[in-house]
Amino acid sequence: MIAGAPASGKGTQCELIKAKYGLVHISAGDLLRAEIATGTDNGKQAKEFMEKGQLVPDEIVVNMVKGRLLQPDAQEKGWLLDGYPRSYSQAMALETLGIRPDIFILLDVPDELLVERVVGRRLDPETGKIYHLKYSPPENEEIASRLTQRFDDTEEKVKLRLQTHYQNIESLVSIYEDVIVKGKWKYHGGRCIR
Ligand SMILES: Nc1ncnc2c1ncn2[C@@H]1O[C@H](COP(=O)(O)OP(=O)(O)O)[C@@H](O)[C@H]1O
Repeated sequence: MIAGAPASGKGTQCELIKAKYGLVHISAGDLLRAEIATGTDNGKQAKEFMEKGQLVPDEIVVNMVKGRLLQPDAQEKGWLLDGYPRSYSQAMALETLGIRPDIFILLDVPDELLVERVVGRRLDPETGKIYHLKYSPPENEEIASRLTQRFDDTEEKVKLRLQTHYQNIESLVSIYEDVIVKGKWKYHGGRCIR
């Protein structure tokens, strides 16, 4: 499992871990955005909470993630769960099924950097690649012209998302204390380096 504030680098680390260990990457946020994109009832309800930077209710999220975790590819190759659990009750839903991570990675990045990263973050809808206008700009004009921004990647909304994150993270740390690994980073030009 990997946890961290919005834009703490979960997506980037997940790509590296997935490539190295061949795990199935399951991102709760991506699953929710897929529900929104296909226009399901769950997606419509979820969007209201996501727009406020709040957690989507367990009724929607828990079964969605459980269902994905139990699919054959994740069972066979192992999984890397990103953005779930985000609360005590979500963690307990997995504990009651006997689902525990071998490792719980917690990324720790100062808030000032997070806000700057979120506000400059852009997505290439064609390739799925994430850019940052300042730290990782698009390679050419063609890509630059098609970049999109997540609807919740504004300064106002990231502050709410950060509050939600800090309210919940302590309870997760206590549940996974025995398997936690904290990223210790130095910061350089908006990026984390070892
Ligand atoms: N496990 C979860 N439980 C409830 N809501 C979630 C969960 N994961 C994601 N969300 C919702 O989706 C939004 C975006 O999540 P995510 O893509 O992981 O981005 P970030 O962590 O960068 O905010 C969150 O602000 C929240 O509203």
